[in-house]
Amino acid sequence: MKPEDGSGTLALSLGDPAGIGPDIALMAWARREPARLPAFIVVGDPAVLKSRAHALGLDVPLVEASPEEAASHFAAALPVAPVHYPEAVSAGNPTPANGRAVIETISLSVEYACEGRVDGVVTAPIAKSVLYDAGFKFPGHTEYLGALASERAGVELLPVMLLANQYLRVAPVTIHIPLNRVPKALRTEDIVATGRVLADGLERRFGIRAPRLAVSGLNPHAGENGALGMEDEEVIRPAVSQLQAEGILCYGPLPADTMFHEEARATYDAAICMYHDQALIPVKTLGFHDGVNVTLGLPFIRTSPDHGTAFDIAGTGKARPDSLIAAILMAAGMAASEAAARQD
Ligand SMILES: NC(=O)C1=CN([C@@H]2O[C@H](COP(=O)(O)OP(=O)(O)OC[C@H]3O[C@@H](n4cnc5c(N)ncnc54)[C@H](O)[C@@H]3O)[C@@H](O)[C@H]2O)C=CC1
Ligand SMILES: NCC(=O)COP(=O)(O)O
Repeated sequence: MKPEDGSGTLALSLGDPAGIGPDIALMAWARREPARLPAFIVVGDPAVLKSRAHALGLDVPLVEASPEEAASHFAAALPVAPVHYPEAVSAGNPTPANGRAVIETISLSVEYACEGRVDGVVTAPIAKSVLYDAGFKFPGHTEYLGALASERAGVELLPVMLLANQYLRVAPVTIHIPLNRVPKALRTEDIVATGRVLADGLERRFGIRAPRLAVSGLNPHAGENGALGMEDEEVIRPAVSQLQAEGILCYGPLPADTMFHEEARATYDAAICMYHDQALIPVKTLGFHDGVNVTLGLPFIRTSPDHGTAFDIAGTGKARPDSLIAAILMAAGMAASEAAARQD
């Protein structure tokens, strides 16, 4: 099988095993028929899945499999590519002792994707601070996946975070940094680079021809002509001009407080925002349970639910698998549209 033929299977890294990753992976498999899910293979520890299924009262047969075997098992059992955790897993109580194994589930999933053994990677949530305590050097998945992809490609790639649901798509320029570092970290060239990756990704992965981008300001009222801050005029406006000069449909800087209401959203396909919460608050408020986190700019497909590890409800049955299901369906849709584009 050639990679361009597509494998029909996605890899699902299990995330922090003490979080809701195991719960929603099991629940998604249980809903595979009504949700019309493509085959996926969980990359994680089958022992954790087994004990979580027991805790949740779910009857989910597991089968250890290779990515190539996963699709043929999927109707009858949840395929698992085993990565074992050294420390016992207790729902709601994460430990850095399992950090290396958690990271391995991500890197192995990426390896499968880069080798064409799966059509894309879906990641269940990790707890950043737990992984930092385990020596993880990246702020989150997005930056780690960017580093893995850059290493394989031999060139520096820019991973762009995009949160998407039926209401809104938003991409933050700065991602996992403290708020007080944002103004200094914002650079015209990074906004331009984000805009290029976003426009390309919307075309290639979402099938949107000539996407329209709206760019937020940073300060109240986009700086009020400089009276409320200079970044909007000195850093953001030149980026918008540069993107326009490159033929990308783009406008801004816009006051962030008035660019997310319904009529405003109808005027663009995606918004570029200056920092994490400016982007993520509107999209999660409009549709928390169907939001998907996508990384653009990578040579492989990656999606994720928009929520985190939810340690407060892990193992209780309260977690909803909707966002994970949306992430699986979105990854499969992207793989199908890439395959169709290759045949054109
Ligand atoms: N893609 C990823 O790996 C992400 C990881 N995180 C990590 O997750 C950890 C916890 O972050 P929080 O800010 O507490 O956000 P969170 O999304 O884990 O939880 C926020 C609230 O939403 C609820 N919730 C989350 N997912 C739910 C679901 N599927 N069904 C029902 N209720 C749900 C939780 O119970 C909690 O009350 C952090 O360490 C953060 O780094 C956060 C976002 C994404
Ligand atoms: N709030 C979004 C988030 O933290 C997800 O980040 P990543 O782990 O996908 O980079």
